[in-house]
Amino acid sequence: AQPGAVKPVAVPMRDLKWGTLNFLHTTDTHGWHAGHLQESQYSADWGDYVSFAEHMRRKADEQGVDLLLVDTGDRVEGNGLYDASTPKGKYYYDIYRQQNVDIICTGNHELYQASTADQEHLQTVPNFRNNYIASNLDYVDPKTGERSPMAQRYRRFKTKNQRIDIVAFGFLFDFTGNAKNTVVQPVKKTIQEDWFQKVVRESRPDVFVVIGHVGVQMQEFKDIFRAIRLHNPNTPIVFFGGHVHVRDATSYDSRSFAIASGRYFETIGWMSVELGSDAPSFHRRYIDNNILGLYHHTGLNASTFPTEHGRNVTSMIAKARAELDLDYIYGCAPKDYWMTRAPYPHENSIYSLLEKQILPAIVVNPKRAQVPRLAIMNTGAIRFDIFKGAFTRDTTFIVSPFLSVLNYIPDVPYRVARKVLGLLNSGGQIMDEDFVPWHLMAIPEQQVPRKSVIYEKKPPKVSDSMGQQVPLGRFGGGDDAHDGPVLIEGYTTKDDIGDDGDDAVHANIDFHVVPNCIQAEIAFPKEKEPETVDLVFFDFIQPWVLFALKVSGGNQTAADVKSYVPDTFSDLMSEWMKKNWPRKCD
Ligand SMILES: Nc1ccn([C@@H]2O[C@H](COP(=O)(O)O)[C@@H](O)[C@H]2O)c(=O)n1
Repeated sequence: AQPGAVKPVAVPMRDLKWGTLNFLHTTDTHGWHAGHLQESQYSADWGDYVSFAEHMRRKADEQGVDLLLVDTGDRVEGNGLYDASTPKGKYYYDIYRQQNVDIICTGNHELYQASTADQEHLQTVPNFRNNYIASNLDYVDPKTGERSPMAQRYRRFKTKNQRIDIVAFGFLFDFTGNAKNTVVQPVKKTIQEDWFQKVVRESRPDVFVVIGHVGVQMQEFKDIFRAIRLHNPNTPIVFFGGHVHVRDATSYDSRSFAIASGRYFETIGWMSVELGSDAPSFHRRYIDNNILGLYHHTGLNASTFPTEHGRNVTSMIAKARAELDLDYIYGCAPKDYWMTRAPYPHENSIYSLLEKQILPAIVVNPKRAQVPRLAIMNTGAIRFDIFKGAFTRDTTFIVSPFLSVLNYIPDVPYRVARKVLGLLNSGGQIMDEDFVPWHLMAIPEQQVPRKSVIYEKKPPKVSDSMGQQVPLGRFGGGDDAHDGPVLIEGYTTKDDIGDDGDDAVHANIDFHVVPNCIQAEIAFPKEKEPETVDLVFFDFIQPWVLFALKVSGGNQTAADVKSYVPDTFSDLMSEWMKKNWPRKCD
């Protein structure tokens, strides 16, 4: 763990079950390779994961079984370690490559900005030359304009100890928001291509491994499954997914299994497959990225766990964090502000903080300061909670990593503009079928349909006695199924396989569904409704806003859209913290 990270807390554990073929899986790490410095149960860092993997590979060798490491993309954007440097990722690429990842693919975040896609092509692909797979992704050379596969389309190899013959694919969901220097081919089209058909019809491996930046409940994985199964009725097929930022597992039939391993390096996924008998059996665990859990699973302790390589990686990260000055404090948050742990609207909701305080203060164009305006922001623009205490340079990127800017359309009739928010939040009923899905404005956790889950509240058995800030590591009120030790709050995953997937037994956390967008009314006259308003919105949601205006009877087009203020939202937000929150934390 990093210097300054909160102390880990031991919790009741469920063990890992080893099979003949075993996997460790990371996804959607979004630059959190320093771990969660403020959260006790996720505070291990990439160096600890390097040590963990070394020990687990040794254990596999001792048992004569095999272990493979998988990463399914979105490694960038979302944490100061990646975002705070110029250029972005100055330290990240060398830190990430220290892990020996056997099968790796691309996420959508590697592709939003052309410069990020360039770096993926120039750094991560060569760093993992034999292991990187791009089944449906091409790169366009900036000099020649030539389009070629980002990496090999599939990988065939034999495992180290048992020589298990594996064919692996690496997919990205049907993403359309990529920069112009990449081409994402829809999955349905890719699986019709000759190369894919030849592999699934002729290769006859022992196991197919499909990794993808795709939610395990998404259609893309189901289509790939069907295409492989059609010609391989008995071959085990395992899937490693991501993108939706949730812990999830399912099986598409009795010989297949799929796991998604959460987000932000909170989770290291574990899947084991027992191949020996007629029908394969599968097991999954969601390992909290808690150093005490990593000790538990390896049977080691603080002095025997860190390997030399792991220690060096931890030092590399600490050095990078110090050089980037990530602990520089902008202000001190007076309390926790939650994305989904509080309802919206609510005094503890981060979205209410934005609507009531931050947006009215930052959505100001000096030339139009007197003009009434509606400011619309998509909830997906916010990526993480704000915890009571220091709001740092790092926190800025954690909460808002995007380079989002505010655009506007001047003087929109209020009778038209007032309808826009309702339409954006209408659940898609008014959108025509070809339109970019409405739910893409919301947080990734809601990108497959989700309901609020609110647990019965019980008084906590003990208070937080650690004397420091441990937002998700607080002691919770207990768990109905568990009368043993006091539990702390964390993941209590229910997936298609059951409710025993998490390696750590935790107390529940509420999940409140949030709308696609929120809106602040700014500089409205007190006496009566305005005739016209400036309609200000995040550039990311422009296509939806224009569509909603059209449906509301407006005639505005992209030609009417102008820049409202030059700064990014992230800069405006951290300036607000500087001005409005005390510099010193108690
Ligand atoms: N400029 C951007 C880019 C993305 N978003 C939000 O993030 C979602 C995608 O997140 P993943 O980590 O799952 O890839 C996207 O659907 C938007 O909600 C944004 O707000 N602004």
